[in-house]
Order: sequence, then structure tokens, then C-alpha cells
Amino acid sequence: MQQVIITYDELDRTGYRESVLLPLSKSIFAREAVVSALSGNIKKLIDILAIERNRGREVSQDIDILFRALIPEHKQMVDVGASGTALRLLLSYFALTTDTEIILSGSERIKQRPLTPLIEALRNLGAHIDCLEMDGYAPIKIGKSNLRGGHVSLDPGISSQFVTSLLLIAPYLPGGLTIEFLAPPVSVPYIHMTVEMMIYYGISVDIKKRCGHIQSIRVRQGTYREGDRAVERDWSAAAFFYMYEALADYPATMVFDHLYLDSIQGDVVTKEYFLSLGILTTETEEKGIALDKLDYKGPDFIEVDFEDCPDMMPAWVVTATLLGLRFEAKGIDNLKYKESDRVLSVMSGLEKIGYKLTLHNKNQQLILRNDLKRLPVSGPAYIDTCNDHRIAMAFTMAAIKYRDGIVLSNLCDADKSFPNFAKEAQKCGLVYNVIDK
Ligand SMILES: O=C(O)C1=C[C@@H](OP(=O)(O)O)[C@@H](O)[C@H](O)C1
Ligand SMILES: C=C(OP(=O)(O)O)C(=O)O
Repeated sequence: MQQVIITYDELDRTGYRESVLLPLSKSIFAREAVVSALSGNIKKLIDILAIERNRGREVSQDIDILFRALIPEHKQMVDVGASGTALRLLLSYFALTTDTEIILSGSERIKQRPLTPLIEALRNLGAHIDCLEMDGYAPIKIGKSNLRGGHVSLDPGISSQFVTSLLLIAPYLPGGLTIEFLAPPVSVPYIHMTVEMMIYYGISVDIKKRCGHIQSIRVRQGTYREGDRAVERDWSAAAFFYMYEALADYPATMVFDHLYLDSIQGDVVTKEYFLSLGILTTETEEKGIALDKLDYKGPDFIEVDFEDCPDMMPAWVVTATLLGLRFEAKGIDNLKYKESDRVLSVMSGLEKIGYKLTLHNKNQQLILRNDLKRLPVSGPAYIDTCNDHRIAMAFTMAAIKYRDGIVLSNLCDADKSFPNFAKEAQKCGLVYNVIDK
């Protein structure tokens, strides 16, 4: 079997500027997609994707899946691949819109990603939903339903996507909808992104908080108005180039066009999380972002919380470990529900390149700790990506420090969110060579 080994071509790139093409934000696109479909304006999505492709940029699998699922044509089955966002958002969308029945299914992993709180809430609103294999999981059959509005309770403690899914269809329910939260929500910036976009598209949304936590969200009945908000570039993809900047000894300045500090993406905090690893983020005159390495050793010990920015965890943890920083990471309990069990995937990948992190339980919360324990390893490191794009991309960048080469179990994983990733990574000196295993 042929595989690819990734190594690093070390050059002094100080003073060079390297422009990186980031993919569109799939989170923003997903919300745009549902809004466009509900307002009968799918043409807008066609235009966004056509502009992207005309510029020679590939569109990520996740975005393509959402787009195809929402094209108004008769479908009996929708395959969401490995996209949790598509699965959760489409569940409410089809419960509202299908006039026959439709089956939502996808990869083996997607069939393990939880849906129970969302299914229960939708059933309470009158949806006909059957789980075809295991209760609370895809594949799922959604029948023609007459959804009611009013009040519904939801546990948002596993995924904010349950909240986003209900919010986006809420204006189209009779009388609108109030969602009462049974527990504090996770990934809160994604909920704010949804609310902000709904308000932009003309919907009245009120958030009620108690003790700093969202307690309920009220959405009034209405219809999405037209609007031409741009889909921003993806901050979570930028994190892998922050990795380069932090790990390379003499890196070029990385420049991203159409990425903004004034962003509705919660992952804009990447700039703060990587500042603690010595990377300075500035706005360019061309309205982009530039990254520069500071002459800065960083604190001796860092406490970090990923509850608001779960997707950044692999990039930050792999970087901080390779830089030899002691840290304690919390807000990681829900990472077991992602494309892989991300805490375990990161820990096992790091062991392959000689770093032993430990997992602890503190006040019923998982804590991942780096106490600088090393393992004797050498030779190419065979990393199991667990079919997880963020694991594949984080360990590609690890080749900057692990000089015996990184071999990934699947090179195409990155296509889920970042199809041009290998091409862009080569601009940083990452070299891909075919090997015979
Ligand atoms: O709403 C969204 O667009 C997303 C929400 C987050 O998921 P959870 O809310 O499940 O943490 C995030 O990890 C995912 O990549 C995208
Ligand atoms: C968790 C992610 O995505 P999704 O939930 O859409 O599969 C991700 O992109 O890291």
C-alpha cells in the first residue's frame, strides 16, 4: 500500500510573506444554507459556491453536503457523510419541510454522534421521527409532520448544534418558539452566531440569562428577509497555520485574506490562545490578517479552556506540547462526540511522536495535562487520524518539530473542512513524499 510521509524543509523564511487561502466558514455557510432554503433563495448558495469555484478554490465536503441536501428536489435519502453540523441542522429542517418522508444517514462515525435531546424536542413539537438502528442516533426517518410552536425544553449540554437546529426553523413555527434550557449550554459562541445571523435576516430573537448562563431563547414568528452577508473565511482552519508560526524556528509571516478580527466566529479567539504561544495577530491594510512570531518564551504554566472553542483543541494542544509548555486543558468533556474522540486521538498521536499527556478528573470535569513526560521514540510516526480532519491537519504540522516524518492513516481527511490544506501546508515547507509501506 502506498502512503505519504510528511517532512519539513527547514529554511529561514524570516521576512517573507506567505498568503494562505482559507476555506469558507462551514458554520456560517450552514446557517446561510438553512436560511436560504427556508426563504426559497437557494440561488444565493449556488452563487456563493460558483464564485468560490471560479476562483479555483475547492469547496469543503461539509459545505457541499449541506448544499446538495438543501437543493429543492424530491429526495428519499440524504447522506450527510461525517458532518455533525449537517446532521443536526437538517434534522429540524426536514421535520419542518418534508411532505413525504426522508432518511438522514451518513458515515459509521456519524451514526455514533448523539441526537437524543434534539429528537425529543422535535417530537414534543409534533415531529414524526424514527431511529432506524439505535435510539437517539442516525440513521433517522423523518415523516411529514405538522410542527407546533410555543415552548420546548432542551438539554444543550452535549452540543450547541441542537440549539442552532431548532432556532433556525423557529420563525416558521406557528407563534414562534421559546426554547427553555435544561442545563447550561456548551459551545455558546456558536449559539450567538446563529442568533446574530437570524437578527440580521430580520427575525426577532431574545436571549434570557440567569447567573451568566443562557436560560431561554425566544424567537418570534416571521420569515427571513433577503440579505447579502458575506460568508467569512474559516477561523478554525487558520489555527493550523498558527501552528506553523509557533513551531517553525524562522517562519514567514502568514497572511490570510478575508479573515477578520471583527468576526461572528467564536474561533476568532484563536488569536488570544496562540498569543500565549508567542504568535502576534495583526490586521493588514488589505483587510486581512497577518501572523508573526514574537521573541517571547511564554509563561511556565498555562491553564486553557476549550468549552467555547472546541475545534481549536487539537491545534493548540499539539503545538503547546511540542513547544514543551506545561499546561492544563479543560472544557474538553464533549470532544468525545466529535469526528473522533478527540482527546484520545490527540493523546495517542502525541505518544507516537514521544509525548505523554495525562487525563484527570477534577470536580467531575476532564482535565488534560502536560507535565513534560517524554517517551523514547524514533523513525517515522504512523498517526491514526481516526478519519478526523482536525487530527490529520494538526499532526501534519507536527512534522515541523518531529523530524523523522509523520505518516497519516488517511491523507484525504482534511477535505472534510479544508480541501486545499496540503497545497497550503506546502507553502510552509511541509513536504509530502510517497512511500511504500
Ligand atoms: O454550530 C456549529 O457550526 C458548530 C458547533 C460546534 O459543535 P458543538 O456545539 O457540538 O460543540 C463545533 O464543534 C462544530 O464544528 C460547528
Ligand atoms: C466538530 C466538527 O464538525 P461537525 O460537528 O460539523 O462534524 C468540526 O469541524 O470539528
